[in-house]
Amino acid sequence: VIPGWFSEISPMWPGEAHSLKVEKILFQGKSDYQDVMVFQSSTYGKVLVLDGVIQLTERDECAYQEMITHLPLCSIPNPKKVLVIGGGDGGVLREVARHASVEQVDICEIDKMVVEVSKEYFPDVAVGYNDPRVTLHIGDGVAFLKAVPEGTYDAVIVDSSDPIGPAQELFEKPFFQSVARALRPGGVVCTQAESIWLHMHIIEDIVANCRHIFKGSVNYAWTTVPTYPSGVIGFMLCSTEGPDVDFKHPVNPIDEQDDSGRPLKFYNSEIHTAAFCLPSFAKRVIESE
Ligand SMILES: NCCCCCc1nc2ccccc2[nH]1
Repeated sequence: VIPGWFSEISPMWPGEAHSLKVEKILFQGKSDYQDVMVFQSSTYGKVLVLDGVIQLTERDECAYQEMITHLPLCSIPNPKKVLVIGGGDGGVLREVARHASVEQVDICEIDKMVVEVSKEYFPDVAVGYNDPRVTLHIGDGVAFLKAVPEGTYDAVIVDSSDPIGPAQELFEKPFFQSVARALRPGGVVCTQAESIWLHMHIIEDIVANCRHIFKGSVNYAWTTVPTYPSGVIGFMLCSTEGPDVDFKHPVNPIDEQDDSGRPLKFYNSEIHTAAFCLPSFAKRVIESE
């Protein structure tokens, strides 16, 4: 351990570790589910860490939050009811709020400490909670979905951590089945889907499960996030049987600014389409029938 540095050591990326220079540790705690830490880095702004894994940094959280939100919501004409599973930092809520058609946003986050810590240390991320359309549920997303009436949502966004820890069951078949049931015909889901450089086997399993369960379209998109090991992270985009969804060509453009005049920092319709272009090693695995 180098004094003054945080190294992100995890079995999710054996043999490598992104390190960030620490100016000051701002919070350290242990919730019912995981260790929670916030530190001020020298060059990435503030950093949120759960069980030793970086969830977001102020420097590039915009890339992840904007892509995981607008890839699904800009792919359907008129999203009204949106469910967020995970996403306790509030960043996805901030991005969903840009869509004027949205009338109701439910968020189900298992760890209350993540919400409180984000509101305290990442106010520009947690600003999403201020939107009157948002209802926060603290609890397990699996249980929440079981209680949801069939066909309730136009879109579900699964902003989870990784399959090691509290989010493990959000990568398993039963969960995907409960998401499909909660979506209307032609509804869409977007999930955090790891890195094509590090996790092709996990992605292979997720794609196989999704092809089984979602009878509309199933696509994988990816984006650059310098904070994350391998510098990229991806998303599974699936739609249920019903009105066609062409994820690669957004039908619902988002205007540049939100009500408080905050412009999009990363997402645009060209980046949307480009996100689905895959390198050959990934295309072979993901697009093979
Ligand atoms: N909402 C949290 C996003 C994911 C945080 C944890 C994490 N960090 C990653 C780095 C590379 C690939 C997948 C990753 N997953």
